[in-house]
Amino acid sequence: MTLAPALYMQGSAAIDGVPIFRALDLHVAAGQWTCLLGSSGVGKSTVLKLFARLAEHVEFNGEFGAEGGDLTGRVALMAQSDLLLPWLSVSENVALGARLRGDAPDKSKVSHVLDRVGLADKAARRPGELSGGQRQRVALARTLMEDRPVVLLDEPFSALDAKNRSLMQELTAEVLQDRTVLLVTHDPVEAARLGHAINLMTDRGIETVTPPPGTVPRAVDDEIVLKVQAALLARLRED
Ligand SMILES: Nc1ncnc2c1ncn2[C@@H]1O[C@H](COP(=O)(O)OP(=O)(O)OP(=O)(O)O)[C@@H](O)[C@H]1O
Repeated sequence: MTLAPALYMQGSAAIDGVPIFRALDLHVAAGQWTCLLGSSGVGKSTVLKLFARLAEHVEFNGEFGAEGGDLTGRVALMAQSDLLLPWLSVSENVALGARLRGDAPDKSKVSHVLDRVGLADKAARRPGELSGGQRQRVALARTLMEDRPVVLLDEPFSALDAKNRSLMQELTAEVLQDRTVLLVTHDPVEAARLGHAINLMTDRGIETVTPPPGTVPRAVDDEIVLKVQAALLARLRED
């Protein structure tokens, strides 16, 4: 893996002339987890799509990118919808990146990642035979397969039951250690557990919230984690 860069985005975005966000000034620290929270429709997914160069429909006025280099080929995006190909098996979906690049899939790595997300026994199934939470774990496995220095996660644990959500948060924090991760989430607990930095995106721009101290993932029942998540929830309710 190449060194994980810091990211920046300064500017405004619109679609068909309709403003999405104005005067955004976002910094994402190198090799850390930055959480992005905010009301529905404020433009969080648009930010991720811009960084992933998947926002041709968005008119962006400003600058964004990686500090000290180009982002091309260095980004993995886990989008809100799982984007699994229904005609491929679970393991083929997990290996899709290699397949699209014309590389031979690393079958043992696919098995290992599927095992880590608890789906080793579903490897031969088609996505249509899985539950919503299982599909989300396949999409997570596909993202973790890509050894990219920058990882953009759009509500990656939203469909998971409480147990799997907590397990997948821990797994993802472990696998993506030292990567530059931008995590969009609606869950204040998740932000308090995983964020080295916590940003709220509002109509006024980015507001930062001090995260709890300590390494991530933090314990859910840690007193300061509980306090920060309560403060975050109160802050989100003001918007
Ligand atoms: N393809 C599109 N065409 C027109 N408008 C769009 C399109 N995609 C998104 N939008 C609009 O852009 C705005 C920002 O959308 P975006 O998905 O970035 O918000 P979000 O903060 O991620 O929301 P959520 O939390 O609900 O996922 C919304 O008002 C949405 O309706």
